[in-house]
Amino acid sequence: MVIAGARKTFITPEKTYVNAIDDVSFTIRQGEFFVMLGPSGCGKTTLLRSIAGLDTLDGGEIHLGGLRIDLLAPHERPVNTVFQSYALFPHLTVAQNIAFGLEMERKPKAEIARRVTEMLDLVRLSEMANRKPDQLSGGQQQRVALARALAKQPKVLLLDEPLAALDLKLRRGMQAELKRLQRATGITFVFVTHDQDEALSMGDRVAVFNEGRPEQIGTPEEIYEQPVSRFVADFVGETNFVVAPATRVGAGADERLEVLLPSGDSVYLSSVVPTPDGTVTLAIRPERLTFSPREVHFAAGVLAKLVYMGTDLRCSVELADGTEIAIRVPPPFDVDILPGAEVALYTDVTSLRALIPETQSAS
Ligand SMILES: Nc1ncnc2c1ncn2[C@@H]1O[C@H](COP(=O)(O)OP(=O)(O)OP(=O)(O)O)[C@@H](O)[C@H]1O
Repeated sequence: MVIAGARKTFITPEKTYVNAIDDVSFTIRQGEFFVMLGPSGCGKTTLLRSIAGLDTLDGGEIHLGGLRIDLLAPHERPVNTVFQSYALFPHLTVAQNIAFGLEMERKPKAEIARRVTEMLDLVRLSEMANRKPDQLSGGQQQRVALARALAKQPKVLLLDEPLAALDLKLRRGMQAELKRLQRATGITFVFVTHDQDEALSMGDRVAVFNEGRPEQIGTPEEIYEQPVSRFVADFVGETNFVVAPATRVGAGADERLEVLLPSGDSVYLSSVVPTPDGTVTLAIRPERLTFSPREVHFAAGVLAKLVYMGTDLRCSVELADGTEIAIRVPPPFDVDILPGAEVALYTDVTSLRALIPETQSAS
């Protein structure tokens, strides 16, 4: 699916304009599990609704399999949507709910029966075909909604926070179930969520949205390991940010950025343009810092906090200028580390990322 120059502006009741989708262009590959991730209000639902035809774009085009779909009526588009509210018909059985869309399309009876059986099998609800929705758990109802949407064999399945109403354990189970369904059917899934764990664990690729446009699109690993901006680094996982003096050195292919760390040591990072005031924002993940000597001496400070979390120790180190740096230490834990101790923090040069302040968004 190709989204080209999509725009949508809303006028709020307060008579201000909101660019819900702000000149957005990207491609969703056929058969991929594509996640649109972002904080509340960043435009991901509006884009999903525009693909479904529930909202109309002000500008731009959406193409799917060579067909321009943004001008078609919602029911003419080869897509289907699953919402957070399952919207099942309470008076119909599971099987009847799944059959409903096919009956509306006046498919032959034998084909409907065959497809319903297939779908019940796919979502593992064959035993419950004759139950009504209120005789099912939340997770089972969501599976019926999925079966109903998939029964019509859409080219793309749009999912708008479909797991938000489920409790954490059920949610984890349904995440695996959705991945399985996507692989089994080969249908393109476009999944909207504001939950970064869900996005990283499910997406083949993730688009991180900020203020009406995707700020980065990449595999979960690219998004986590190579965030392009402060917004992405901050929204996806925990990150320490340190403003550090930086100068460009070398020329051409050898051009590097020499960055002065809080420890007083310098590191050379791949070339980015420092700000006019000669600084960059350094980003480093808490789990990439250690108390034991490594390639780079990052900083020295006083251990301010130490919280035992079972799988790791969450520590906070206060630098001389008052900056707090978060660190996660995996087991086995060093019992000699106590709050108040002077500590040195180490890392590897590949764990440091210099972000250009121009691409930083207000967060
Ligand atoms: N019908 C509308 N009228 C006015 N403003 C709207 C309307 N629908 C959405 N908006 C605004 O457009 C922006 C994007 O909204 P959208 O629902 O797409 O965001 P979202 O990222 O999906 O957020 P959420 O996760 O909270 O649903 C928001 O600022 C929202 O307030």
